[in-house]
Amino acid sequence: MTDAIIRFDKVVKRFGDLTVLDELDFEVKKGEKVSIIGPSGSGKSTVLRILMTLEGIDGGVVHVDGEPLWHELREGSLLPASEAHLRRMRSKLGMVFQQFNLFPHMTVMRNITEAPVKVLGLGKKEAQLRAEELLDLVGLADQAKKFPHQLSGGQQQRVGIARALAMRPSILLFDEPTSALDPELVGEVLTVIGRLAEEHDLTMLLVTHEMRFAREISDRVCFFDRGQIREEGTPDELFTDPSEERTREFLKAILD
Ligand SMILES: Nc1ncnc2c1ncn2[C@@H]1O[C@H](COP(=O)(O)OP(=O)(O)OP(=O)(O)O)[C@@H](O)[C@H]1O
Repeated sequence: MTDAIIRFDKVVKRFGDLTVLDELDFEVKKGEKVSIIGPSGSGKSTVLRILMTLEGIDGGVVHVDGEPLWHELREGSLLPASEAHLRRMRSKLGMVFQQFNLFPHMTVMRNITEAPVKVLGLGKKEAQLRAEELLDLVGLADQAKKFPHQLSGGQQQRVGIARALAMRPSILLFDEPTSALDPELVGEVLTVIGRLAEEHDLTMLLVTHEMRFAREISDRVCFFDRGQIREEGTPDELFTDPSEERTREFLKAILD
């Protein structure tokens, strides 16, 4: 695949004696919407955290947008990346977290404008205009002055999505974005993510337990198990006619 915007090349990740990613090969094309499903502890979130530069790697190379993420090419050698390289690469990605991770002492507006002003050097007015557009996009145009604790979980997560988008990333990562929500609030968040998937050419990588949603929005679904992709395919292939016994067992357990 030549137009991969994300490429894991034999990536190894260990926590002590535990090998979480075991020479993982994985690619996502520009504009593709990919869901990662799989049992708890299989390394799904670790893939996102490595991309966000929140976790380092122990082997292999991760490429983002044609450049190594955790390495720098200097004088023909692949050397560990400098902080400046990591910062530049990180700006290509945004992440929506399970627990929203909003700044509790800042208003919704400030939560969204903080990074564009501080990191991108955007003027305050411009950052606010951008935030207003994004709040409109996630259906929260009238909530800009509230603090996170004054919002429902679903609203907070929609602010989380607006905040990630405010940095204009080309890749958006979602780490189980609805798993901390009460069931009645899941729909409003999935609707926003679904709309983004439909209307934007963003590359989206989503870790989720919401199988129906993964089926609806994904171009491709990857089944992770023990640090490897055991099976991948279109949603129809994977959900209707999985070829691996392990995938069938997982889907049966989660869908029953
Ligand atoms: N910082 C850490 N230190 C030690 N072990 C960790 C750390 N982060 C993750 N792990 C372990 O690595 C394994 C993979 O974790 P990861 O969060 O990627 O799994 P997951 O597939 O996303 O699981 P879940 O669906 O439960 O979120 C787990 O066994 C986890 O306990």
